[in-house]
Amino acid sequence: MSTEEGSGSFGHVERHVFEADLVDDVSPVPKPSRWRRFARWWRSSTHIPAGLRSREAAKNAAVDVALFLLGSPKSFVGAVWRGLVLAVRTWRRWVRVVDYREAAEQSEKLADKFIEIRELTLFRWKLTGAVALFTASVLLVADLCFGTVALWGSGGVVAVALAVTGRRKEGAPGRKAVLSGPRSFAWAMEPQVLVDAFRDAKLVGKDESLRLVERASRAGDGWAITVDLPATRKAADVVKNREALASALAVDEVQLVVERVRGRGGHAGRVFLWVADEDPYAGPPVRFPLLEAEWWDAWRPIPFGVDARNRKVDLPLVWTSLLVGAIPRQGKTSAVRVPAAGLVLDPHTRLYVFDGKGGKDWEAAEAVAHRFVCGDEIEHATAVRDHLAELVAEVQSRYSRMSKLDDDVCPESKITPAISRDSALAMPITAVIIDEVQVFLENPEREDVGGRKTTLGGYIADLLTYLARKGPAVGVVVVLATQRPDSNTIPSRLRAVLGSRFALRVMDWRDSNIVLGEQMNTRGFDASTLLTNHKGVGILRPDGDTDAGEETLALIVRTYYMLNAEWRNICQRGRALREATGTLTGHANGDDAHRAIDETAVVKALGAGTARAPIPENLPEPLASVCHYLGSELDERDFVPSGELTAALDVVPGIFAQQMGDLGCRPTRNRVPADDGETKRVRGYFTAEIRAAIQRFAADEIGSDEETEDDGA
Ligand SMILES: Nc1ncnc2c1ncn2[C@@H]1O[C@H](COP(=O)(O)OP(=O)(O)OP(=O)(O)O)[C@@H](O)[C@H]1O
Repeated sequence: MSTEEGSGSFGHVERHVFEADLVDDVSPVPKPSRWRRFARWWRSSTHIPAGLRSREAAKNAAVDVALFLLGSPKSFVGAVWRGLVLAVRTWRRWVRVVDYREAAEQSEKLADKFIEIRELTLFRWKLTGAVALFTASVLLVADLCFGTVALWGSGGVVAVALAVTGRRKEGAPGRKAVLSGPRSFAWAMEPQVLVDAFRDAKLVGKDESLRLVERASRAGDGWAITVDLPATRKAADVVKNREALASALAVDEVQLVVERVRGRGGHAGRVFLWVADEDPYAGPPVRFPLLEAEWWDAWRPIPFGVDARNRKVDLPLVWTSLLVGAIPRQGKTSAVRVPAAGLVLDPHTRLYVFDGKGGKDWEAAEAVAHRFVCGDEIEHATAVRDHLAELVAEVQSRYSRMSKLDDDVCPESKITPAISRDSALAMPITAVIIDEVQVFLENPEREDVGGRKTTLGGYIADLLTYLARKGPAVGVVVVLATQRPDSNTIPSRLRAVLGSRFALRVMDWRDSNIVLGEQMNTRGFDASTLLTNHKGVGILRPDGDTDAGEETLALIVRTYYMLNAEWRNICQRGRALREATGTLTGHANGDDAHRAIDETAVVKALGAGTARAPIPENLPEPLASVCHYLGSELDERDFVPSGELTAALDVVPGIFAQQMGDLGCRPTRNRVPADDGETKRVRGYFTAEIRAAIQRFAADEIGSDEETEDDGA
């Protein structure tokens, strides 16, 4: 539409130009005034100090001068004190003839020189007394002749002399503490401290410095500052090494927010820093802002939580899907309930709620859910499978119905807010929310899907993968939560299609990467470093395809919190809204009847994306354990370090290497990313070799070799 408008306006302009008369008495370009020329010269002249060339620079310079003047009395007193200590110490050494005494001691002639030294000491004491007397008399005379001004003047001169002596300089003499006192955060007013911290954290070189973009100022409950790094340095490295910088600044890393400044006004070397006065996540839970909302539009990004600076963080749900992972009791269910509440409060949204834990966390959602399953028995897993298969069929049907819609109703083959709310089209936003999804995904029950042997859990994974991949365009949103974010539980084919990720505290960096994505720990985002007492605090990696994910790679968010009673209240309100709109369907409306679906079509739909080479049964050890451990990653990863395999399988490295070698898999050295962001060379196996060994076994090559050898023996 905007393009058409644009071309219309171009036509309009052209007509006017053609109809106009040619005018050639072009008015002369006015000569800039004297003042303007002076201003231009002033701004570009290299003879004028940089601090005076623009208003902004002058402001910064004025603040610098003010800060210097404010801080200078303190620095002056400090320098005088250091000078005084130095002077007294030097005088003591002189009066006690320390250097002479030491030289005599070293040449073991102290006894010989004793009388000489004693005499010299006495003489120096006398000289000191004489000088003191003389100085006192001069001061007295000066006081009598010129008044106290003389005393003040001499005092001033002495103070300046002491300050010059005691000024801070590299390698200055003085007593050095063996262990100095604790470091404490103090950069807010002194940019030099920040520069030192960047140097200490090795984020800039010894001879490099920072450039100030925005002076340190109060922002919320902390200090904010924006700086430019030297030309060769990258802001991404500062984000990655946040912990080192926090240590150099002597603050806890949860208190330090480091962001790249991107887009307009930003570049790859511009960093925004914010240091909280105290732990920003220590306060009471933050109330969910939609507690009193009468309704909500699921198309709007849902208020998900707040960041360290207490700024609202929204999470778009339509067009994407969400994976939440954490160890138990970290706030996983509460985190999922937040987007769920937004979806509940939109009466045009259909909800599939499955809870693998079976507690009362999701009980209230029964009143609004179109499909509801709660429990971890086999009948619950089969119900989940049937409901998901029904939804896969629904997605297929939506695609075919959408292709028949007029272009003005459906301009791209994507759902629109109007389509989702049109009851005649029957394509509401449909959310599949599964808490403790591992319960269903790990179900080992044998399942035959269109002749392919798999497990019930494997089939559910395939159905979810299809829904997360194909569903978003037709209004299906998948939200999964798990307390076992390992590669066996959430297969990589499923993880790969889940757009948004939220990791609360997890056990180690591997689990964190499983939730947030490969190598996120090396980019400064590791959910295993979050604190246990920070409930509901996690790392959010928004979908890169959404507006929220374009600018930000990931950020730490504290989710909104609602009590059980408040959640129940929201569900009741959601039910009332659906009753009023006439959209209360399925389980909530007492209708659990299954819709007939074309199972072959579902199996066919899944087949395309999920077919994998079959793993033969009775594989020899340790190949079988390796296959079991890697699961679908056998197809998705290129290389697996030996250390990872021996740790996961709990085997002796030497024996493991020998057994793998016997099966035709030789370890190779390869570069892998390390925890510190660098790469390191480690021993391991290329998955292609492991797959080849499996295929050889499947083709009975290994077996027949053994037989031949046995025969030969
Ligand atoms: N956003 C939050 N702010 C403050 N506290 C929270 C927040 N989210 C959760 N909590 C606290 O953490 C506790 C555990 O939350 P929740 O039950 O959601 O965790 P979970 O990970 O789902 O646990 P489980 O693994 O047992 O299901 C809650 O009782 C609550 O006190």
